[in-house]
Amino acid sequence: MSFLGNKAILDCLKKGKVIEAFEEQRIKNGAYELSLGEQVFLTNSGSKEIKNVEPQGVIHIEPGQFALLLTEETVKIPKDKIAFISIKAKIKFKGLVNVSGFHVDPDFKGKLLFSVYNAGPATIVLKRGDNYFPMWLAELSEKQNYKGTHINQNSIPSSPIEALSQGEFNSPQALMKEIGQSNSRITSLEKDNKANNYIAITALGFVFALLLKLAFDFYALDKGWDKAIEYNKKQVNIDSIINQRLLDKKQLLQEIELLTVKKDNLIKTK
Ligand SMILES: Nc1ccn([C@H]2C[C@H](O)[C@@H](COP(=O)(O)OP(=O)(O)OP(=O)(O)O)O2)c(=O)n1
Repeated sequence: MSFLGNKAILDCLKKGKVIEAFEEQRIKNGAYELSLGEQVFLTNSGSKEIKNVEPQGVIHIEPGQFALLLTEETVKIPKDKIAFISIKAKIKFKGLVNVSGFHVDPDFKGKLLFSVYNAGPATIVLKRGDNYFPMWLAELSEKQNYKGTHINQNSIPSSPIEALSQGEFNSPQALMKEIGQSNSRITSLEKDNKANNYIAITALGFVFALLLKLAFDFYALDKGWDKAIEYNKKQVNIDSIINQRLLDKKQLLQEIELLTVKKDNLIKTK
């Protein structure tokens, strides 16, 4: 198998109508450079619809997003040739990854579809009509017919659109932003938690101090009560002694009074 050089590609394009209305200046370094066409599908567009790009219009592929890009040119690969397709390095260096396959079958007719992913850090801007997709042609040892599902592909098929519309594509930058926001939420929750812990520990300390004081007060009250009872007992004891003394004194006074009367009577009788 040999690849076609610039001159052989020109001959092939002229003879085999490989590309209708081809431009000779697009044959470079043994490849024909195909351009971005009218139809694109972007996962970051918000809608699930195919976007129609104006001539010279631009599209924006955001970081972390997929796009389906259809070529402007319709190719018709001869039965005795096979083609290989890629994306130019200057776009790849920005982070655009060619997800889709890289060969075009012999006898295939239609526009070519590129499924790409922006793995770079910035939005990639592409312009309709610009030459992004080199295509190499190689000889086959025999002729082949193409009977595959992509024959006469003139628009973006619905199946890859459905496949890419299953869920959200979050760019690494958007995810990093979300992680950053989550981290700051966690930090503020940790701060709140620390403050709550501090309040809880303070409250616990306060309750403990209160309980300790109550225990002391109760102990003191208990001791005071015992002392009061003791004091009262002593007081009662002293009172009863005093009462006894008073009774004794009263009895003595009565006896003195009786003796005085007796003495007076004795004096009178004398
Ligand atoms: N990036 C690409 C790769 C291929 N094709 C076209 C040209 C190929 O000849 C055709 C079929 O390619 P594959 O055999 O790789 O694809 P499938 O297996 O999906 O299809 P089928 O086998 O039905 O042809 O699709 C395309 O339009 N864009």
